[in-house]
Amino acid sequence: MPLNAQIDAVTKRIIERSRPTRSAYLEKIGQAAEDGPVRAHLSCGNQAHAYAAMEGEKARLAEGRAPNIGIVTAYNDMLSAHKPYENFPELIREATRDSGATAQVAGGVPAMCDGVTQGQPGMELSLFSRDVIALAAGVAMSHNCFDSSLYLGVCDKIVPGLIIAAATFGHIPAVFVPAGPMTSGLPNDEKSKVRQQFATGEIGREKLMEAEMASYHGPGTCTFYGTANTNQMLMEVMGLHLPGASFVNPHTPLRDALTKAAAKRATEITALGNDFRPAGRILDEKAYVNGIVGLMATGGSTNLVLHLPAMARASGVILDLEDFEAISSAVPLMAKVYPNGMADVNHFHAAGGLQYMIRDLLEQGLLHDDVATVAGDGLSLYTKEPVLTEDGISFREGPTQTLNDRILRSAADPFQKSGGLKQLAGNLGRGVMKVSAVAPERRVIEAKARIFHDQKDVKTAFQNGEFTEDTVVVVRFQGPRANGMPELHSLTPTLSVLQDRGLKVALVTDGRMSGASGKVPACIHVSPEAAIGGPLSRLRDGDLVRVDAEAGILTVLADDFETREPVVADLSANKSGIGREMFEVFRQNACLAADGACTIL
Ligand SMILES: O=C(O)[C@H](O)[C@@H](O)[C@H](O)[C@H](O)COP(=O)(O)O
Ligand code: SF4
Repeated sequence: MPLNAQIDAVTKRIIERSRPTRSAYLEKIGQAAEDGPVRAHLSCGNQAHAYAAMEGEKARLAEGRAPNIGIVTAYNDMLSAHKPYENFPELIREATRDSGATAQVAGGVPAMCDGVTQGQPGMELSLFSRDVIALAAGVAMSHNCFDSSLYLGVCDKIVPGLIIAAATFGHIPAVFVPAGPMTSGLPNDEKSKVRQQFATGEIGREKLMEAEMASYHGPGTCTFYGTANTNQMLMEVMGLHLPGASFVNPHTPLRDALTKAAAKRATEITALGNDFRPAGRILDEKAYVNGIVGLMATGGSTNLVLHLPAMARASGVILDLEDFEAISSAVPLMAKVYPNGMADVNHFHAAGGLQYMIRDLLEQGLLHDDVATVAGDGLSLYTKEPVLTEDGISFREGPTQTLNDRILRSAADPFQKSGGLKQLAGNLGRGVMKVSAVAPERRVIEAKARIFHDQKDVKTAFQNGEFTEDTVVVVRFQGPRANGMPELHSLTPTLSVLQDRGLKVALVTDGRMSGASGKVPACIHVSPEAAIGGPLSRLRDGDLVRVDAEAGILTVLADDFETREPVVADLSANKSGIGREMFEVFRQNACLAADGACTIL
């Protein structure tokens, strides 16, 4: 089927908007690639330092003819999703050695688990950690000894930060290596019900802990379709994973074979061979359009509306919220994975997963097929799935039909005619809402506002029984300039209880939510933020606010609103403790949430 007219128009608009920055970027990486294999420029001293401890690989490294692969790893014991990376460098070295090449861990990057910091002060460093990850990966790659690179990262800000680095070093190839999802434990919706029972005092902490530990029970990515698993979808739709690599569980033969195959692939696509695939050429306008199509088709995390503009800018591609809106209106919702449904990401994979989704979207003309990927030319390569063979993996045709239409459907017979994300705008600014997880009857709310400056105060008001009528809960001064734009996901159980009691509630904030946040209508990333005098700073308790996700309207119905003085909040408590004292430069330099809340580009 020909390319969908709306997708074609948005792509052309992005290419036009990005022309100056994209051409300057291509010029930069073209020059860097022309300078030839990087190790040739290093002095003998530089090289000796780089190879000194590489027992068994020194001769091959010093000879300078075999590709040397730089590994950037986000391994740590804190993220269940990153724990499997502990032994990946060993597997990778084995594979590169077998391919006549070498591999070195160029450096590590930090990775924050948003599940550990959710609702805690550490969450105020979460968004900025994306840029710290990009900077740390830049330090690793600045050793400049590499002909290709492997990026080991899965979770929320880690893949976005690594993409910013891979694009910055876009003159060399980059293959992203996933670790795979945790096997299914206590279903996510049962976990959420237990949390609501705890919030109302029906059960104690012991029962809650039991449920949490049964849900988050082993190595691998948490199984809800949050930011981490949305990242995995993106890496496949944008052609930076091997096909079908995203959702194979860790510590399985196929997982290990895929890791080794990724390493082998990284050695095959360097400038030293005849299939050169630099990252900067893959990360182009069509790759980002394909990424946003995948985001809408799967009802992915709202955090990617923040991250994608920052990621794209690193390779000279300029995205705007209107691009997300336009693509959302053209791309139907094909998947129902928690919080959009009951299934988890393992069930999604078993129902046909990304290979079926990509095939179907290509057939419907909703994805660009004419793209470069690490696997080769053409996104149709990603309709294939890996199978284990004697000496590694081979690829066979993936599913041509969904295997469970309660989880995954054709775009021709979708769960929802448009995508999972909606932009809202009005005299309170611009925000986004993930409507795929909100019941249609809850997408328009007009009610009095209750204003808060801290998510804890919302919970206290709830415990004191203060919510007795329909309410628009406004939590402001949560933007990047205020306190680092934390996720306010720990409000979900409280607001869900109010909703289940029959009240119409909505959250409006210049902060953000987790990709795992769901059924409560939340208009988030409201920009410009209150801390720089944005309209939310002029709201008062009792104002009538309309949150209309059908018409895309966010507005306050108050005649004197435009002439009010903005409220200035005391943010001194957010300036220190748990490392926040080191992040003032990030708070000072963050750009608008609508542009990705970035501090380094
Ligand atoms: O954007 C996301 O997907 C979230 O940040 C996710 O990574 C985070 O860990 C959630 O907070 C986990 O959900 P719970 O907090 O409900 O366990
Ligand atoms: S998905 Fe979230 S909670 Fe799970 S490991 Fe990743 S960051 Fe942590």
